[in-house]
Amino acid sequence: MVPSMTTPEPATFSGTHLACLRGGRVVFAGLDFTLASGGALVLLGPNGSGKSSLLRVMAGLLRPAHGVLAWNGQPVGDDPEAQAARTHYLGHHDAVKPVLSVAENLGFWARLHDPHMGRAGRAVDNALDRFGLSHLAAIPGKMLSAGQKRRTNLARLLAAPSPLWLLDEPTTALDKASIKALEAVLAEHRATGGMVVLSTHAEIDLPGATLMQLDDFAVAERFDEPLGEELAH
Ligand SMILES: Nc1ncnc2c1ncn2[C@@H]1O[C@H](COP(=O)(O)OP(=O)(O)OP(=O)(O)O)[C@@H](O)[C@H]1O
Repeated sequence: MVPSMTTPEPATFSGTHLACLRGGRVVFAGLDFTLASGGALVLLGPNGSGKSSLLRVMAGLLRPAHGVLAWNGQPVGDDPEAQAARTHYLGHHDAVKPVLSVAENLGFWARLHDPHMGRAGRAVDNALDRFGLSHLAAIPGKMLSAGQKRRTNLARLLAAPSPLWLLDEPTTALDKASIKALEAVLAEHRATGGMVVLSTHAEIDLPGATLMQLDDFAVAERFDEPLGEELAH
């Protein structure tokens, strides 16, 4: 099972009038979304349409040029630490430490989340099991295949649970069985009140998810302002 989460009450995560500038170019503008507990948002669109950029904005790694992100109606900028604590962001780059074993990698994340050794150990065992990694537990990160590395990275979601999962192309390098395992984990996360935002170019089964086409929010003009400046409106 997906370990219990830290959100006792139903929550909402929303973005209003979001715009993002990268390299002086408006990647998207006028973007709104609302996600409630149990909800899922799937970001679609061609290469360069801004899916990763939006996930990075949601994760607090990139400042929006315009607009507000809010958790339960409160701007997340008011308490960035709380937003970071409730968010799990998995980007393109696998954060697997090469000299640590798979179990040690997950143990590192689990103990950061919960220093209690017993609970952290159980969370690691569960994460290994759900992503079919138990037989690789003692293998160093540097000896993993691309798909095994990706599964180890995804297993962090269970080793150190949080309510909001932001996943950039999580199915990349996964075989069919691993995609099924991920779909099951996502469904359980949502069933226990979690939220998911993910980008994908592949089919993934997320019943009832809202689909967002990022190229619908493209803006044709080019701007010379530095990254992060407020857009004129
Ligand atoms: N570090 C960066 N500096 C400047 N511009 C960037 C940077 N990263 C991305 N961009 C630009 O931002 C735009 C959106 O890129 P982004 O990676 O968000 O798109 P994407 O939809 O996730 O693409 P893909 O499907 O290829 O992963 C692109 O035009 C890209 O060139």
